[in-house]
Amino acid sequence: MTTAYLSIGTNIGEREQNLQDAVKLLLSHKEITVTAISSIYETAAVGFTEQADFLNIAVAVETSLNAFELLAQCQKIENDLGRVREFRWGPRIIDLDILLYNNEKYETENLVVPHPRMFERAFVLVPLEEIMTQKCGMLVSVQKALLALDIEKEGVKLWKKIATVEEFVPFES
Ligand SMILES: Nc1ncnc2c1ncn2[C@@H]1O[C@H](COP(=O)(O)OP(=O)(O)OP(=O)(O)O)[C@@H](O)[C@H]1O
Ligand SMILES: Nc1nc2c(c(=O)[nH]1)N=C(CO)CN2
Repeated sequence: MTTAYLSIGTNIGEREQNLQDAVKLLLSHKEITVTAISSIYETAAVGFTEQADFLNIAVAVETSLNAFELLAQCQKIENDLGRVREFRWGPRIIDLDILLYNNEKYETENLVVPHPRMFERAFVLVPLEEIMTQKCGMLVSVQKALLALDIEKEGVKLWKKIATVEEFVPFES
């Protein structure tokens, strides 16, 4: 089973309804469970800015679909909801992007994960941080606290990299 994080956006028509319809279609798939959902954020359009404001959310899903099957399912939902592709970063009824798929990396023509632009987009990161806090709040709290500290000033430096317990304490037969 995999945990994946998706970003969903809309800026045409009944925007809240579009988000509900997309989540409903995710829920109705037998190999997808939605395990967390963010609040809805209204966001100014990024990229091509001469278009209506978006509503954006992030969701976490558990799925037995592989990353390419999950992408195909996201695209099917976009098509089912009547998305017409006009131009890059243009207005859309619905857009579903895969942000993260476990800790895996993909760099193919049709799929790049982590999503290549996610770390520069507040409309992605704000809802994503909300659901990551729901799922592993202490980790996010630790990372936020760490950002506020000056680690080197306190004299903490990496001395030896350890990847696994077995590497540090080898099993002796
Ligand atoms: N992680 C990903 N999630 C969704 N689509 C992806 C991903 N990586 C690559 N793609 C590809 O991107 C193509 C274009 O997708 P789309 O039209 O939704 O782009 P966009 O939303 O306008 O721009 P952006 O990719 O910057 O969000 C899709 O056909 C898909 O194959
Ligand atoms: N605010 C906002 N801007 C965007 C969005 C989006 O979902 N929200 N999606 C885009 C293409 O993926 C381009 N620009």
